[in-house]
Amino acid sequence: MSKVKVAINGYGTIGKRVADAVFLQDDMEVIGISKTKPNFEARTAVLKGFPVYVPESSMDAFKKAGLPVAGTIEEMVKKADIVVDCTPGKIGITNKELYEKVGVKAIWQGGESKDVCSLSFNAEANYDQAYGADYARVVSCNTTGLCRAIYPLDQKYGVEKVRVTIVRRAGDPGDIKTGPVDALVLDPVKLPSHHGPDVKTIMPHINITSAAIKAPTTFMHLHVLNIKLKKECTVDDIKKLFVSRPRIKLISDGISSTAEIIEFGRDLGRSRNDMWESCVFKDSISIDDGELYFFQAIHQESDVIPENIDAIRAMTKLEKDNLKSIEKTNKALRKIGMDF
Ligand SMILES: NC(=O)C1=CN([C@@H]2O[C@H](COP(=O)(O)OP(=O)(O)OC[C@H]3O[C@@H](n4cnc5c(N)ncnc54)[C@H](OP(=O)(O)O)[C@@H]3O)[C@@H](O)[C@H]2O)C=CC1
Ligand SMILES: O=C(OP(=O)(O)O)[C@H](O)COP(=O)(O)O
Repeated sequence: MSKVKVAINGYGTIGKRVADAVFLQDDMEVIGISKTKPNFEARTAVLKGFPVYVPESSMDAFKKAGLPVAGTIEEMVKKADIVVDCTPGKIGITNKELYEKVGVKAIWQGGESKDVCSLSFNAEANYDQAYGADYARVVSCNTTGLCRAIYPLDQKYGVEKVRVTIVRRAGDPGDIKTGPVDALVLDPVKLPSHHGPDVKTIMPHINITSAAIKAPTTFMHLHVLNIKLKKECTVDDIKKLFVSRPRIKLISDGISSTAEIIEFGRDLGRSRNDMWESCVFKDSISIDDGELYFFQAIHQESDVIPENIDAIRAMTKLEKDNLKSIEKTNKALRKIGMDF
């Protein structure tokens, strides 16, 4: 069977990881990536052997930098079965006209408004809806982490309401422009943050409210969750449920911070210290007055990567069963770092 041809439009934090993850799968291939600036990331793409496509206006700059260009972004899009748009938030929607004109399937990221297309995606919660779809949006990193926890809880015990406070990392480690460096910023001041409404784009029946604060850290986001379930259960039941999920890991062994999780990722030999699983602090799981509480850490740079791979599989009809796709993706990712 021929491999699905994937183009990655935008090769930054998310795009470069999606490219590497597609490269690891045996049923899809990277036919090109796009960059606008001839910087170190463009150089790495060339060194990795990915054909680099650029806007017409960037051709000269790439030539001057001695970076080979395979063609324009439009030419790349025309060669693809599906485009994963990893351009910065709010830029992705401006590419929709091109995708429509060419007639190519497209996946956007969580920085785009939910209105970029009619389908928001999470591999565990609504893979079936994406089967054969032309367009989808993989929800943001925090929303993905919330869906992974809420979906199984809702399936098993029924969720009456979710209240979550999110401590957001201010910027990614390679981001030299974003702050704050010494403040906690209400993000936004007026509740809810976008995360609760975004969860509802996938599970409309969930009663959820979210608040978010930006903190001067780069490693991970941290969620403080409080969930009222419809059926009674014990702390051990929740631990067993989370252990059974393919993209949740219980974190223990003395770890009590996001910094130590990232150090653990380094020790595991994970590519770029990526922790693509939701990291639930095992000993934080508690039940008080009939309500569930726990902390989870979300590695913003990597948790949406496997979701993009599963979205490609669903939309191009490579696999009908979401659990089979999830397992295939997870297995391929284990080639770039130990499981635990
Ligand atoms: N970073 C994160 O933690 C997460 C991000 N997301 C979402 O993923 C999306 C991408 O974010 P992220 O990877 O962080 O962004 P980055 O800024 O790291 O990367 C964006 C990439 O897009 C390229 N680019 C910029 N403008 C254009 C354009 N007009 N056409 C084509 N390419 C362009 C940039 O190339 P160049 O530098 O050459 O201009 C760069 O390679 C956003 O929607 C974001 O909200 C989702 C989850 C987590
Ligand atoms: O998807 C993310 O966060 P979000 O789930 O809070 O929107 C990423 O961390 C990107 O966030 P940014 O908009 O601060 O770059």
